[in-house]
Amino acid sequence: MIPLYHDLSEETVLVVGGGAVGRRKALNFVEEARVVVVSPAFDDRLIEAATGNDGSGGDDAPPSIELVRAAPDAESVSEWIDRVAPALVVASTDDRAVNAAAEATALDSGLLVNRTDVSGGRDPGSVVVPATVADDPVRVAVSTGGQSPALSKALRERISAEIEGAGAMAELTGELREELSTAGVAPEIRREAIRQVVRSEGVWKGLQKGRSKARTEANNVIEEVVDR
Ligand SMILES: C[C@@]1(CC(=O)O)c2cc3[nH]c(cc4nc(cc5[nH]c(cc(n2)[C@H]1CCC(=O)O)[C@@](C)(CC(=O)O)[C@@H]5CCC(=O)O)C(CC(=O)O)=C4CCC(=O)O)c(CCC(=O)O)c3CC(=O)O
Ligand SMILES: NC(=O)C1=CN([C@@H]2O[C@H](COP(=O)(O)OP(=O)(O)OC[C@H]3O[C@@H](n4cnc5c(N)ncnc54)[C@H](O)[C@@H]3O)[C@@H](O)[C@H]2O)C=CC1
Repeated sequence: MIPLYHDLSEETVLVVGGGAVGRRKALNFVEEARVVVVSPAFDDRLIEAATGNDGSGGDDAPPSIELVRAAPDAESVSEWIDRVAPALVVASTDDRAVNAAAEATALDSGLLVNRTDVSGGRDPGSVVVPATVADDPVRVAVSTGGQSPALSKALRERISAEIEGAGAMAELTGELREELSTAGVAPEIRREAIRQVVRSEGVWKGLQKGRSKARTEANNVIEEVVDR
């Protein structure tokens, strides 16, 4: 399996099954997408997350979770997919037949599907959700190819400390590469300078002390490369 990052802003994710797993997926996807959960019963924390967030806040409203109380069977789950028009369907009921029908309909309609009750052996379009750790805009995703989700979670917890400050480093070097480009620095020198900045202990330490300290450190690194 090859990891790809998918922009789901402005999209809808349909979660079929609102138990503990459906709740985890809904809370993950609502960071970016509108989420609709269809289920006869809902996890308490899912109800909490959806409360006061009815999705009717107009175009500028942040993404929301909408709960719809219904128990579609394997035949009628396709009606929900048609009605909600999602980009991704999460099949997270404890009923294998309903999950299988949701998967088949999604794939027939050219939609992405996340089947939560199976691992391995996937058709194109059937995606797994990795464990994710973020220091925005940096995001690290871990998958074990479905073999050991608990290991994905444990590794995610370890990596969390490892990427501290990476978001600020991404922003700083994003600016620097634009500046070097605008200043007309030759591409190979520019690339070398940026490669050195992201590996510089001084810049990483500088970021902990504040933006201007990091900038000074980065400028020193860049000058050395440019003057070489
Ligand atoms: C294939 C996949 C499909 C998908 O859901 O996308 C899948 C499938 C299954 N998970 C199962 C069990 C558990 N899943 C977790 C946790 C997570 N599961 C996630 C992803 C994935 N799970 C995909 C593969 C990812 C990969 O490649 O590694 C994470 C990473 C992301 C997320 O879901 O948000 C999230 C951690 C989030 C975080 O904290 O970072 C825990 C741990 C816990 O709950 O503490 C357990 C119990 C321990 C165990 O069993 O390992 C079962 C058996 C169910 C049963 O026994 O009935 C199946 C079905 C099967 O294996 O057949
Ligand atoms: N992918 C993952 O990370 C994990 C997957 N699982 C699997 O995911 C599935 C769900 O697990 P849990 O959330 O722990 O179970 P759960 O029993 O807490 O939740 C199942 C939910 O599905 C709802 N439901 C039942 N029939 C439905 C229907 N016809 N239409 C819509 N909703 C329906 C129930 O009301 C309940 O809210 C299980 O099959 C389990 O094997 C379990 C743990 C982790």
